[in-house]
Amino acid sequence: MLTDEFGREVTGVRVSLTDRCNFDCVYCHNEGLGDTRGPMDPQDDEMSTDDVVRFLEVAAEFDVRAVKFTGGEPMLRQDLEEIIARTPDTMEVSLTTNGTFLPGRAEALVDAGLERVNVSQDALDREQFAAVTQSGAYDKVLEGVDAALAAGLDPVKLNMVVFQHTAGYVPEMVDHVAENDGLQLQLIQYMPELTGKPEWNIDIDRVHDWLAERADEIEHREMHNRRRYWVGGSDAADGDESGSEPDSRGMVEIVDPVENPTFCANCHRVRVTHDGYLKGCLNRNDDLKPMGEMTRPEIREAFRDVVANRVPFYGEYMVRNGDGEWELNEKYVDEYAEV
Ligand SMILES: Nc1nc2c(ncn2[C@@H]2O[C@H](COP(=O)(O)OP(=O)(O)OP(=O)(O)O)[C@@H](O)[C@H]2O)c(=O)[nH]1
Ligand SMILES: C[S@@+](CC[C@H](N)C(=O)[O-])C[C@H]1O[C@@H](n2cnc3c(N)ncnc32)[C@H](O)[C@@H]1O
Ligand code: SF4
Ligand code: SF4
Repeated sequence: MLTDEFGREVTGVRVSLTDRCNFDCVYCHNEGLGDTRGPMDPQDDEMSTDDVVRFLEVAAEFDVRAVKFTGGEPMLRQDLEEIIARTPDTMEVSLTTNGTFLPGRAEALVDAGLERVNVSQDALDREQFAAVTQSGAYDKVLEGVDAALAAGLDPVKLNMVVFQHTAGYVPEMVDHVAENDGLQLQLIQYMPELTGKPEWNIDIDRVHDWLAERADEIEHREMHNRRRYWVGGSDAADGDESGSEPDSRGMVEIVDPVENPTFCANCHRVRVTHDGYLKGCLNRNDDLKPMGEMTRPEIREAFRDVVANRVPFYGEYMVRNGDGEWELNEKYVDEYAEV
């Protein structure tokens, strides 16, 4: 297993299979790569099936135990089932999707070896959903969640980005997962670093506090030191036994990477862009390494290099100055200037 200079073992890879998408979410960071808008057809710059599999086989040699497929919208790749089937057996395979293509394909993905899925669902309300995703696919997404559950994927995590447009809908989403078996909720702090619009930020600590009051159990996940809250439905919390089952509970995880050195200190993943660049950190584009036509030994070397150059973004790459503001650590200024 490879470990970076900051003692962070690399146990997972996050592979973006395309930067195309059928949605146009107002907040989208596209895994650090900018715009998802553009043609929907397969593009020449995307890694081929063989490229993806070759990279995963090399990563497995370094004891990488998990792969997350993402995008853009990874289900626009018609070879996703083949990629999953050819992923080394030693890796846990998970997928993050907007859910629209799960109906009709969820079962084949499971047959191929998919073990977990996260489906982005920012609201339980058709109009609000349309406003955030700029798509009319609300019903398809709900169908997609059902298809994933029916195919045996358990839990299905719903991803909700918490920002000004959605913050008011958090309580009903929490009830939704508490009252529906098989669902979990991941509340993702809105990340303005790559999208601009800091005015959309909300105070994620208030969400933590609210959940801490409601939860009957709180866990810490090793990855990113994320907190997980186990909560009952609101009827159960009010002592109203006429509603949900008293013992019906749901898990709510908070992903709060923004200005959070603890999150970065517990970051164990390397990324790959849709066009085959290794990338050490979501928030940086100055450490990209192209794999292009590389042979296996060259990919091994590039992977070692990227791990060796990984730097926790908050707390090391960015540090607080005397006024408490985050600024680029002088150590990395030259490197940054070369981009
Ligand atoms: N800054 C930062 N944000 C992350 C990181 N990992 C996840 N996120 C944020 O969380 C979003 C959702 O992540 P998912 O694709 O659902 O996967 P995950 O939650 O990381 O993984 P699992 O919970 O294991 O399924 C990402 O698109 C980011 O916005 C990370 O390493 N750094
Ligand atoms: C870039 S999307 C790619 C996968 C798929 N298209 C989807 O939406 O699930 C991966 C995750 O990033 C989240 N995300 C996108 N932009 C974000 C931002 N600015 N802040 C926080 N999370 C964001 C999305 O909500 C989604 O859960
Ligand atoms: S569905 Fe995913 S990739 Fe597409 S715009 Fe929304 S967040 Fe971005
Ligand atoms: S170092 Fe921090 S910002 Fe960069 S990918 Fe890891 S958790 Fe995200």
